[in-house]
Amino acid sequence: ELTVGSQRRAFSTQHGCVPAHKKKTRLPFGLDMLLKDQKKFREYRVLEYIIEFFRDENAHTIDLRYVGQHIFVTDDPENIKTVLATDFGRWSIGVARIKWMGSFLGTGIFTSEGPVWKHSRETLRPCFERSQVSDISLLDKHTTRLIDSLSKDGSTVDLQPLIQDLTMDITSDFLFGISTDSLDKSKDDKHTKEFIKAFEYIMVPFDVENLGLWTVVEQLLPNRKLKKCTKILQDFADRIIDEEIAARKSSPSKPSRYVFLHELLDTVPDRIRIRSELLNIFLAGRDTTSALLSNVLWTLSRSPTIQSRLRREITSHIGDAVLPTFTQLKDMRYLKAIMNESQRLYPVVPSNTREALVDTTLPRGGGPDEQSPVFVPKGASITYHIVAMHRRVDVYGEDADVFEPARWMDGEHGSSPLRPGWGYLPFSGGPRVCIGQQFALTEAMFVVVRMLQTFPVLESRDSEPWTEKINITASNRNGCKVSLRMAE
Ligand code: HEM
Repeated sequence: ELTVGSQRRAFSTQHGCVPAHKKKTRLPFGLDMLLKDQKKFREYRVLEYIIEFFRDENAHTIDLRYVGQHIFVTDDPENIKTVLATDFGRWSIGVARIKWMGSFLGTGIFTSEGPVWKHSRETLRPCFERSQVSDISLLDKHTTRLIDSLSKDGSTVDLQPLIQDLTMDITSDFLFGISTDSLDKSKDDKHTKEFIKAFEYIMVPFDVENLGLWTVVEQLLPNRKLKKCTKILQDFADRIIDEEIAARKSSPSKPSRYVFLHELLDTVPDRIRIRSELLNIFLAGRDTTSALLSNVLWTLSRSPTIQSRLRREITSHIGDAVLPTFTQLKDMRYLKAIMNESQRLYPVVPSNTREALVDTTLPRGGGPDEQSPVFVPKGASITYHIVAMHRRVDVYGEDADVFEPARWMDGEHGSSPLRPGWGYLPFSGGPRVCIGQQFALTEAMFVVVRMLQTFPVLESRDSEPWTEKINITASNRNGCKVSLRMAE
């Protein structure tokens, strides 16, 4: 009878697999790597370390044994494409995400896979259709509140926490039809405050600074505070859902404004499922968009040349005072290039993982030239580092480390147009590609345009380099400190 080992050898030979570059470790179980990682976490240099790691190893796919786990790390677009698209069904998002995140979000699009996920995705997709995510008046209402709350006398303002409030308010308004209104200081709703606090608490364990052994143990123990926060999130959503159901009974005509919850109520009969989906989307959509927006404004404040070119584009496409329309935003090529470039150098989701559900292969990484397939046993995982892939000089050129939006403008940079394909992946790809991409980009572009239209002066008040703060997303630890002035 064939052993697992001999079956695997046969499978591997049949697919022409050759071993990948192996990371040499000095201590057993890769403990030296664990210690180094911990050091980099403490220095806030994990992302830098990841980028250097591929350059130092001089390989794009590396076979690692790390504290009892078998992991392939890669920044190879072909391998990432295989995992996310070509061989989608062979890879899982991992039990940890499903179990742990599912425990407070419930089962929804972000915390499920297989037929349950597919059903979820099919139900939610129509709600994200383009025409429905371009509600400019919703964006305007909250952005105006942000702008009103800013000091305009040139003193230093940290935009980052305010942008976090903004995306919280916009996302809740879009999803629930009721906003958390955290930028409206005249409001003081107990439930909303509790919801915001609870949401922030559930994000804490994802913060790499808290990834010490104690937190790992803590996650396994019953956590009363987490339970309490989960209940607050659920109650908040339930209250809104119940109110909407009651409102429908008393007056069946639908309000004209687009609200995600209203659409879901038309198609999903199960109240708990609706709640879970809303919380799933909330988690996926709020911190990501605020990190992107904060990064873009940070960069603009530090690059007068890029900022003035963008100002010229705003003047010629929209005008200096008029509200931009969805179509105008879409046509702003330079603004889109800035968004692209921000996500290239500071991807909000810098790395991700998947687990092999079956014995399988990666198309590249085997042998010294890395051109042969690699065998991956069932249960092994792949960690793909978008952040390192976005710095590849063979894809982006020798100036890959430089912030240069013009590289995305055909004919302006380099001899041939940039077409990175799977080498550029800020919103992921394949069947689980980010469903809120259009929403996020419209929101971020709208806010940037309104900020520049309102403030002829936007200057940096921060001399530090971009420094990582990693939880589910990566943002700038130093915030976004700027000085703003309105026209005289
Ligand atoms: C700059 C902003 C954003 C970035 C960089 C981003 C990035 C991503 C990435 C990388 C994934 C794939 C995760 C994985 O497969 O493991 C994803 C999935 C997802 N995103 Fe976004 N996202 C952003 C904004 C949003 C917004 C605004 C929403 C909703 C309002 C949203 C909703 C989702 C959902 C529901 C998924 C799960 C899709 C699925 O698994 O089928 N995202 N996003």
